[in-house]
Amino acid sequence: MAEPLRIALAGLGTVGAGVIRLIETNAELIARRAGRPITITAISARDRTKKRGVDLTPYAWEDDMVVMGERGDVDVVVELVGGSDGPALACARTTIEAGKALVTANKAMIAHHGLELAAKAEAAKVALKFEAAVAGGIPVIKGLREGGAANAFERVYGILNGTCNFILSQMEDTGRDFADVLAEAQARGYAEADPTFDVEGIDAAHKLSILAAIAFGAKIDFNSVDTAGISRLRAADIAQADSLGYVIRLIGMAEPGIAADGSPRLFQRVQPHLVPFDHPLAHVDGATNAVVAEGNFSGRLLFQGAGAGDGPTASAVVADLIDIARGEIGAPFSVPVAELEEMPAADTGHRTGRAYIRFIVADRPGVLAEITAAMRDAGVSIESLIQKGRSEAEGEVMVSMVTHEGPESAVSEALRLLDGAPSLARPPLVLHILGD
Ligand SMILES: NC(=O)C1=CN([C@@H]2O[C@H](COP(=O)(O)OP(=O)(O)OC[C@H]3O[C@@H](n4cnc5c(N)ncnc54)[C@H](O)[C@@H]3O)[C@@H](O)[C@H]2O)C=CC1
Ligand SMILES: N[C@@H](CC=O)C(=O)O
Ligand code: NA
Repeated sequence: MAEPLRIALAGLGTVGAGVIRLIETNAELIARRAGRPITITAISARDRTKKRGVDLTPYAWEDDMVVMGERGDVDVVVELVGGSDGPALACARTTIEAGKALVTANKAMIAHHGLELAAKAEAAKVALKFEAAVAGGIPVIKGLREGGAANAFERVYGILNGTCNFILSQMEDTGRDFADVLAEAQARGYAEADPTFDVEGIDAAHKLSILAAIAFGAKIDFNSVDTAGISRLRAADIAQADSLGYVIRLIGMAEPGIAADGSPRLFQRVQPHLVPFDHPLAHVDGATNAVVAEGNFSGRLLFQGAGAGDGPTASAVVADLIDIARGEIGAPFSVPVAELEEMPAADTGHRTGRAYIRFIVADRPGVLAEITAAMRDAGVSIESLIQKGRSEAEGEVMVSMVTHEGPESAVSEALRLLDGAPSLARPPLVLHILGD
């Protein structure tokens, strides 16, 4: 058998320990499929003494992960530290500059610095792979780059954050409290080191921007993702959605478009959506992720599987290593960085759809009239309007409505008209309803 592919692991947390377990458990099968063994040479993390449930004694310890790529006995560095900058980025840069391949699960780093790293990797003719960075164990990057490679993609959307999906589906099924379920997601190793990245939609936005670059041949533009998370949702929204025939899911969606002057545009949004019970994404529960990609010849492709956790994420990392062992380099974003298109953010004014709007209002006469007048003046047509009993704080009630299909700009205008209205106890919440 050929010489082993020698790897160094930077980061030995949930994913790092999972990669060691997987490489040790499936060593023979991996060697057969890769054409050569994959062996771990060196490891590095913050704390050498921490118990990780895996035996680290066979591997050389490096205090400084940044130099691992420069070791003569390392062919590939696997970066599993996290963080868009700091040691992860320094390690990635040094590795590629040393002419070694890099595998990473770090979506924050790829969303912010992926183009720079990919350009460096292309120049050095080394692989840069990040299957684990998007939707964990689901081979969605491979799915788009390889299986779907012949298609022009018209839309890509889905559930891209396991922590949020776990929280929403647990709250929906068991009525458990947000903070309690988040703590469980952290204990299970789903959440980011700073879970704000999960619950505020930032992690999903990182992943969406990477996916959009691959699907549409666009330069990554994380800053243009219109991002909202799940922290403003209340248990009452989930119950209300349920009574209307929907679940709430954090959805990331990207669509290419054309501006009036004919130049390309990209729409990217991460927001909680109402998903109809009969939509496939409504049945995606727990830390599962799902991505729908609409190809012009393939039609709708649905990729579904575990989006977080040690085993699934390790599976994606090691799949990348197997590709490298087989000699596959490829352009990290499917096409060379120099050929990725600049696609500025699309103007969302023309988008249409249905929406759920929730108000917390003062419990006094005339409030509903004020809200409906703003809807009328802005041209929003109301399909249903529900006022809940007096379960809110003293003197406040929850009013929610579902709109008919119409321009998103009309809903924005209605909310602008209501801005500062004394009857609104808190800012309204708008959730788009996922269409077909
Ligand atoms: N946990 C999951 O389900 C998934 C995680 N990822 C990504 O994988 C990467 C690793 O995630 P986890 O294993 O969950 O994180 P973790 O927090 O469990 O592990 C991080 C590891 O990096 C080390 N580390 C952190 N900061 C360091 C520093 N400044 N210097 C030296 N070592 C440092 C820690 O000691 C630890 O060994 C992140 O980029 C994350 O976004 C991607 C997909 C799924
Ligand atoms: N924190 C992330 C981990 C995987 O990317 C998530 O919850 O999806
Ligand atoms: Na993946």
